[in-house]
Amino acid sequence: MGDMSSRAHASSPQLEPGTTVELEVTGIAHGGVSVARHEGRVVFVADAIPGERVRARVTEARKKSFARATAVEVLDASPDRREHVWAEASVQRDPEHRAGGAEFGHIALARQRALKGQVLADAMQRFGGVQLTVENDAELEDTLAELVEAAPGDEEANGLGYRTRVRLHVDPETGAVGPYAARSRRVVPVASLPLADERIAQIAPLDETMPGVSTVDLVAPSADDPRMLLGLAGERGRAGEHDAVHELIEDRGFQVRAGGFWQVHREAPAVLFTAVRDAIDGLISAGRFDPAAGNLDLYGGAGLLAAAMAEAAGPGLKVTTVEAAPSATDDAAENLSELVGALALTARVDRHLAELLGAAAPVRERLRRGTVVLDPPRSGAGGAVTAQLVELAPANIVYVACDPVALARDTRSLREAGYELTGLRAFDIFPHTHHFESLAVFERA
Ligand SMILES: C[S@@+](CC[C@H](N)C(=O)[O-])C[C@H]1O[C@@H](n2cnc3c(N)ncnc32)[C@H](O)[C@@H]1O
Repeated sequence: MGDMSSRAHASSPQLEPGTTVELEVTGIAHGGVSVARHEGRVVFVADAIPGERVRARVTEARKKSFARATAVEVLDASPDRREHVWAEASVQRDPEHRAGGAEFGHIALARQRALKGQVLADAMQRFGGVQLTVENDAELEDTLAELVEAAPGDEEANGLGYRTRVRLHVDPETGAVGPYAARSRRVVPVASLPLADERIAQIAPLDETMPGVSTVDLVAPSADDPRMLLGLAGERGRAGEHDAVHELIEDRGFQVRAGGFWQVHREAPAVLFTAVRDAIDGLISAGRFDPAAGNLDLYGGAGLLAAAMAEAAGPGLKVTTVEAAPSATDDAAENLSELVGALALTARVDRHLAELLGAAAPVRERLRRGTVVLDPPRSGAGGAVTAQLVELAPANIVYVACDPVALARDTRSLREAGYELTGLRAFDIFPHTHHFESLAVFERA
């Protein structure tokens, strides 16, 4: 027995952190890593592309069911492999010193979108119980490649220069400024920020040392001067984070806090505004939208999506935005001030829904006729809020999601409660990363 295992060991090294193994990469997983197998065990491989053969360094092997590794050499390259858009994140570098935040930067843009489509379809099938149906496998590939829509201008710019918000970190020992390395908190000095808007690139203190500072947030609002918000070590706030800055979507102005939530891609606010407006337009055409009902914009931030609802439904729309951050609610109130029927509330969504569930029958009836738009943070609405939504039973739910697995889990709950998924779109508003945004429309049966 001992003999056999030592022979097995000699022909195929065990997966120990630090060892290097050759892997056939076959699929894509949620989280920006590819999937390979090593002696039956799943290995999640960073910086590879499905279809490639790579040599990879094992980084984690504690669990029996899976291990993690990072590509260090590409043995058979995919036709979609490109020179990394960020030299400091290249596969040629030692994995520990590769800059994080551009984990798809070595993949052709169209293939990035196809991989994201695959992740969404897999998540919807495994966790949502929804099968994307097409006639045959060849068509499925085309469908997935088209499922995730590019943002305007990204094809021309190769997906670069889009970020209007960037967070850098400061090395507490040396004061050096840079992004974290992938999967660690090591600060990696970089010469450039290729994903950032050029106004951010101009003010980024990449050559400076900043002792005593812990985070450097760079913000380039579309209708205001770019700025830098410094987070001091050991302190929570950042000077200037509550300053109002101005954003423009075509000719419509929005006020947001410099340190508050606003979509990161220059085109993302317009893309999501238009997508939600179109979804509401669809519900109006189907006779399913009641502008006078109890309509809600949950996790509403500065009111972007309530404004999109109003663009479709008209100025008579009744809508309440619910947002936990008081300063964002102030902005929402300002941004929706021309809508007489708009109300901006500061509240946690679960608490506010609990209150609504206890409301009098006529209020509940208005909510039942209403449409809920929700745009939760990465963790999704989650089981508790989804259960509250089901109990509230609005006519329609328009769910904007930045995590496909969280969306898929909530999709299962909604479908089990009698909602039909009638629309699904996805948007590549984070090129060169594994992130993307989805929009799902649910209608109560
Ligand atoms: C993804 S952002 C969406 C904002 C807005 N819809 C937009 O597109 O600009 C999520 C927002 O939810 C807020 N938030 C997070 N957890 C919350 C909760 N439990 N209740 C209410 N708001 C929450 C955050 O402050 C943030 O503004």
